[in-house]
Amino acid sequence: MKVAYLGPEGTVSEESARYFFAGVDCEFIPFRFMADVIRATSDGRADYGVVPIENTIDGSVNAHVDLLVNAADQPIQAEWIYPSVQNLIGYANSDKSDAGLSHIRRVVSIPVATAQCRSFITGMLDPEVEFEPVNSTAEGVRLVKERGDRTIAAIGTRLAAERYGLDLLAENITDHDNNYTRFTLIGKEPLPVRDGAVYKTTILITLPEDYPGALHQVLSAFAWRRINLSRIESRPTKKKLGTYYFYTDIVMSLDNVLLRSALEEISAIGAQVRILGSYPSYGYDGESY
Ligand SMILES: O=C(O)C(=O)C[C@]1(C(=O)O)C=C[C@@H](O)C=C1
Repeated sequence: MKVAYLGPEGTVSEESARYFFAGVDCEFIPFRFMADVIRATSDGRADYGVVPIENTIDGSVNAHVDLLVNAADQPIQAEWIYPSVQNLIGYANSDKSDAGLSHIRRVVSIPVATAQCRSFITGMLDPEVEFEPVNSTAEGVRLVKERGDRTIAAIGTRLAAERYGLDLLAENITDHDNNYTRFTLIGKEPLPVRDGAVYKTTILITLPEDYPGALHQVLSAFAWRRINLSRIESRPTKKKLGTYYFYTDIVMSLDNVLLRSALEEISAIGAQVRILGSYPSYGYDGESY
């Protein structure tokens, strides 16, 4: 089984994919951009693609949600939670009289990871430190190694520090200990369902038109059936300013007639519904989903 993830080697996505597929015979294939992960999953170079979509500290990973919605043509087949443990990685200060981080002038990382470590950056690094955005945490670590510059550090995983042979300058630097990322897996085929799964269905709702109470009317179809929504997020349709779709996670399988009737009701009032997947969702080590 081939699993595409955002590379290069050592990203949180790789750690997370190896955790999810532990014990399964898989080939993990890194891609430079998330758009490539999605493309590879469409054109058969990979069976599954790993797409991180939400983080405890920074919220929705909008660029990835938009790709799921606009570029992916395979459904979501699973979801799981994985801790994003970030570290400051680079070359330790060779000046033994200064054990601190004062030699760091530039931080390279994917903005989502930088955003998870704001307190550490403002509290522990030079106020004038510069930021350089890259495509992934491991891409930052790889760049620090390639440049061989002691004044540059990356934010990334312990796995990346090991793979690229760099030092952990500071460990576990995220603003909150409980920093988790929600990963979705897209692909053609469903996977065997494991213990502890909660069924979810993700849909996109576009309102019929903008009138008072339109969203309320849509939501009431779920409310009176006591169907639980665990996430609802508005994103621009990108077609016209001020028009949105609602990315909605429902804690119920699409096989459930209750959910089917709610979707029929929503369609009957003119809203458009697109189903992105109905899949098992797993917490991390028995934690909440
Ligand atoms: O850059 C990585 O290591 C990734 O796997 C991507 C990603 C993301 O874009 O959400 C995944 C989880 C991390 O919290 C930060 C970055």
